[in-house]
Amino acid sequence: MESPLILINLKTYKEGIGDRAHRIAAAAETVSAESGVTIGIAPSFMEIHPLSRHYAIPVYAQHIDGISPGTGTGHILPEAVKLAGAHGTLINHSERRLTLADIEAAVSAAKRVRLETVVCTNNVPTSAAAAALSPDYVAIEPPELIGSGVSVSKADPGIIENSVAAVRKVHDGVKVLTGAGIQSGECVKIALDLGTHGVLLASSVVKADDPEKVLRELVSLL
Ligand SMILES: O=C[C@H](O)COP(=O)(O)O
Repeated sequence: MESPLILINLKTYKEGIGDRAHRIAAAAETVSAESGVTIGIAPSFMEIHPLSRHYAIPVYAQHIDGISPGTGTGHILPEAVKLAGAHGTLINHSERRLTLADIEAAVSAAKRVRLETVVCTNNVPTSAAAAALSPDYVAIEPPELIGSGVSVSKADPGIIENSVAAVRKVHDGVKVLTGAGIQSGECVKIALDLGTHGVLLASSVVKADDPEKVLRELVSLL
């Protein structure tokens, strides 16, 4: 059976840059090797290359633009992200929202360069719409729970269950992640039991005094 995915988004937390990014990536590599669970990391753009070179874990961009090489000053070129060693990319995170047209362009551009796609959504209808674009993953995150310390798995299991059903109805091959407030092995297990393929999380690991300890707890019931 395919391993679940735990995807750690370092966002723009000061605890997620420089040496801390390396510490979290090293912890992810260790816990992934011990547990057999795939643990990915989405660092700042500047850290995609250093982390992808040094650690045997999948590295994701936090965003790409749906552009082609050429006159795109200030944009994030998918080809450059791929060359930096990224395995995949988030698209449309709640903190980096796009229009539907932009999401479609970003998914197409990611496919062009063979980057795995994780399209983030905020509710059940947007999960269904995202699935129609055939990304690898749809990641459902209720915005009000992001960074709240309150787990979506416990506070709103219905949105997970309904998103899984909506995505399956549109496109059975699209996998579902969930996120917002994920902080324990129990949160991860509930998410998987509801039909997801893993979790997207940030603060519980990024801000932890001991990220490795939190990661061990997150995989403890798998
Ligand atoms: O990308 C990650 C999500 O926005 C969840 O963030 P959080 O784990 O801090 O709630």
